[in-house]
Amino acid sequence: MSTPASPQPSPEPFGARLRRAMDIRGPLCVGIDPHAALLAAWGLDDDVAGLERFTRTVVDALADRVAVLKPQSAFFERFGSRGVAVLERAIADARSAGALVLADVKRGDIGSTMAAYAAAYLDPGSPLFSDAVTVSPYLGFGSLRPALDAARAAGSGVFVLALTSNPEGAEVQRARTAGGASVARTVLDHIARENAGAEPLGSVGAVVGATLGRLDVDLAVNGPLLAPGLGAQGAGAEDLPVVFGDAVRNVVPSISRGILGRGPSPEALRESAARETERLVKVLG
Ligand SMILES: O=C(O)c1cc(=O)[nH]c(=O)n1[C@@H]1O[C@H](COP(=O)(O)O)[C@@H](O)[C@H]1O
Repeated sequence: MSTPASPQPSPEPFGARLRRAMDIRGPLCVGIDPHAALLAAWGLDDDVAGLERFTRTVVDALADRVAVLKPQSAFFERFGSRGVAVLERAIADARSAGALVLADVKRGDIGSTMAAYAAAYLDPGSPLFSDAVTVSPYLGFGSLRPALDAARAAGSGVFVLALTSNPEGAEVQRARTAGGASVARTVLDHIARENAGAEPLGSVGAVVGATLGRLDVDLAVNGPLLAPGLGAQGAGAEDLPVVFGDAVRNVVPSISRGILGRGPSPEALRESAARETERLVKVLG
């Protein structure tokens, strides 16, 4: 006779874990983007050994102090399976040092394929399992359902592109749908519905560039707002209240090259992250 399995406790939702991490460590997300130019600037070869040394240095220097680390998958994929192995290791090491890992993979496909992406990044049994992923909604928000469901089950998060930091994004994101709302507004409304009633913060985030200046868009989606574009793309902490208005408390400001360029010294990486955090806390409150 088999004994009934005891119900698994539900994992703590990503939004709650993120809010706590931001309260304790500050809101900064540091992107791990091992550009060839950065490897060269660090005196490393543009090969898997260089990638590994670069990534390990960033994780060792910062994973015990910043709220979020965001490895950009393309920089690992360009080395094939050995690069992906470096990414796997970085995700695991960063998570065990206490950082939340946002895998920047920007996936988006028909629902049945989205389910496979969800199995890769949002199934706790996967070697690439992450606290959150970035996804692209341009096959229709509903196509993201398998990722949204998998994330909820795992206590992970999903960040959906809404208003990206690059100037080319506007032609799609500010276009009007048949109902008259912009594409970005439609995406933001979907995100708000996913997060309805969540406390202290929903687990479905929006990506909104810090570079965009004043927006005539309500960003109250009850979820985190990933704000890339600080540093190398020209935005600064002082731009955040302008772009995000009342939603600024939910902003997760993200910097890659602006901090990575300070390496390879771990102390210099830590100092740079600490300085940015101080600046951001002053502005974001
Ligand atoms: O999803 C992202 O992270 C993202 C969205 C966006 O709108 N703009 C944007 O720059 N990003 C990513 O954020 C990082 C920005 O890097 P830096 O410009 O070096 O700080 C890159 O990994 C981009 O792929």
